[in-house]
This record gives sequence, structure tokens and C-alpha cells, in this order.
Amino acid sequence: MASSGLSEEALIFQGRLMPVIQIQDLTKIYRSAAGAVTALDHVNLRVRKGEIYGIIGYSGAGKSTLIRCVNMLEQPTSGSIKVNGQEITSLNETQLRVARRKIGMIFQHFNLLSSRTVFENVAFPLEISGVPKAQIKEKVTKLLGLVGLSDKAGAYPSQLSGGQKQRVGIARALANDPIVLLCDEATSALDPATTDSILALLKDINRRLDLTILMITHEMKVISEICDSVAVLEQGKVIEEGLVIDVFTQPQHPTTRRFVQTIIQTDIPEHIKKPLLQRGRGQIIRVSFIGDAAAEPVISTLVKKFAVDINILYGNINQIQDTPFGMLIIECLGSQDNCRLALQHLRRQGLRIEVLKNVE
Ligand SMILES: Nc1ncnc2c1ncn2[C@@H]1O[C@H](COP(=O)(O)OP(=O)(O)OP(=O)(O)O)[C@@H](O)[C@H]1O
Repeated sequence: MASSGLSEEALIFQGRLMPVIQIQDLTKIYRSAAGAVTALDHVNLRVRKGEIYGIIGYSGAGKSTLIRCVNMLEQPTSGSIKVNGQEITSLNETQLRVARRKIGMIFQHFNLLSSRTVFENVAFPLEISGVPKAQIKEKVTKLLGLVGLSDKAGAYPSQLSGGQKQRVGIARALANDPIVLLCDEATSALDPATTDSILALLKDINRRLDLTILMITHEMKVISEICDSVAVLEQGKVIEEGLVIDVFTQPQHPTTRRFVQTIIQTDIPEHIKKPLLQRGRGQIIRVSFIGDAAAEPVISTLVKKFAVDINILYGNINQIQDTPFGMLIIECLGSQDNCRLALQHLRRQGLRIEVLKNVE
């Protein structure tokens, strides 16, 4: 059963599981006199309708190349990219111009036209699409309301803050009612408070318009705050991919772990770990929990039901969007049988159990 409560069949029927972006075996090699650089190496990704999908990676991982291939600002060397079912790598110039209207994009440095007002910047893509003036006025007014800039219609970009400029960028990207919004490091040039407000706006637009968003970033905070799914890119390859909550709670690849560690403590710090494992008394166990289980009184139940004593040695609770998760390091003191039954009970509650040190 999917998290919405609907069966997978119902979601497929509604088109919600149909990938809006499907990338298969995408490879991009830049060739120059200096040699060849493989920026993307057989990348496969599926972005579902209505989700916010984040791609994270260090500098040079291939993020910009990947997002620019999705609207063909960069020509792939090989592979397939389908947007809303349409193969975009084989379109001619005219077809591509039409397809691009449905692929909105916002940029790190906003890319606004400095000689045009806020209103005129947002109107620009509509003028190019040949929309009549009266309709443009109505649409731009609505979009400026959506991004909270109704009072800035007559201002020029130079008169705006970074956050306001990005709001104009978002309104402009939404002008042609895109199927997907591409965000190229959309908050990297902004301070933390402005970043939060732009992320909140993107989430709001995603929910209100059911708009699929693909974003690239080098900040795990961006992923944790608004993304549903994430892919980690390294040297042009996807090294890990999945729902954000799964990747955060069980990162597999060392690079992913390093990204996760930038915002949450998932490993036990070494200075705490060493003395813990030297304790000679009972079994030492790491209990990891997600969602509702985080609110259950698991420890008191163990003590009551299994005649064991529990020492809590270390612990933390974090939250990704609405889902709490965390871990406890506990010491279980009691007979071997009782400790074994206690662990079985924890596993049956859906908790992840890892024995760090066994009873001597
Ligand atoms: N036009 C180009 N010509 C040659 N090599 C390029 C070109 N653009 C990018 N590259 C190389 O391709 C690789 C991926 O670059 P890309 O800009 O996609 O990475 P990135 O993850 O977006 O990095 P950053 O966050 O620094 O922008 C890098 O090794 C880069 O040097």
C-alpha cells in the first residue's frame, strides 16, 4: 500500500505512478582538445508525477549536466529522456521549442532580464508563446499573487532582494503551466532564512498545482526539507537512490553517509562509542525507529514484559518533514533468554535492531 493509502493499482490508474521524467542509460561525454570528460555515465532515473525529486552530489558530479539534458540545453551523447512520455532527445528544433514550454526552469542566479520590470519578466514566455495581451495580464497578475509579489509588478530586478528575484524566476517558470519544474541550485545564492522561504514556496506550489519538481543541489538540507525522493550522483553515476526517509535512515554508500551526516547524527560519535563497547555488563544494542514507532513506549514495555533491565546509553530523534526517526543505544541486562525474547519483541514492533556487543 502506498503512503497515500491507495493501492498501487489505484495510483497507476490515476497516472500517479507514471514517471513524468524517465531517464534511461543517459551518457554525456564532453570532448575538447584537452580530451574527453564523461560527465554522465549510464544514468537511470524515474521521477513520478507530483513528487519533488532531488539530485545531490559534490562539485563536478554531473548535476548541472543532468538537469540541462532534461530540457536539451545540453545534447546527450547517448540514452533516452522521456518527459511526460515524449522522447525529447529525438525532437527537431520546432518540436523542442514547443516541448520546452512545458518544462519550466529556475536558476541559481535567477537569469532575469534587467531592462524589464517584474511584470514584463513574467510576461516574457507568454509573449513568446503568442498569448493575447488580456490573457497575459490576467495570468501574470495571478502568478505574482502566487509567489507573493503582487506589490512589485512595476519594480526592476535591480530593486529586488535575492529571494524576491527568485520568486520572479519561479513565477516566470510557471507562466506556461509546465508539467515539470527544473531547479538548478535554486537556493545556493540565498541566505538561510531566504532559502527556507523559497523552499516553502516550492513545496506549496508542488502541493497546490500537483507540479512535479526536479532539483539539483549540493546541500542535504534542501533534500531533507522538501524532497520526496533523492538520487546521489558521483562521478556521473547514480550511487544511491530512493525515498528520502529511507536514504536518510539507512544510507548505504559512504558518500551518502557523509551527506546525511552534514545534517543529522546517524553514527555514534567515536568518543562515545569506544567506552560504550568496553562496558562489560550486558548486551549493547542499537534500536532504530521511524514514524509512529518513535512515539511508542518500547523501553517500558520491555522492562515490564521480559524481566530485563534497560540502560539507555545514547540516543537521538530527528525529523524529516513530518516523519520522526531516531536511534537509541541501549544496554540490555538480564538472562540470555530474556534478552533474546526482548530483542524478538522489538523486531516484531518493526524496529531495526543491531547488536553492537553480545553478552559475555
Ligand atoms: N562544457 C563542458 N566542457 C567540458 N567539460 C565540462 C563541460 N561542462 C561540464 N564539464 C565537466 O563535466 C563534469 C560534470 O560537470 P557538471 O557541471 O555537470 O557538475 P556539477 O555536479 O553540476 O558541478 P558544480 O556543482 O560544480 O556545478 C565536470 O568534470 C566538468 O568539468
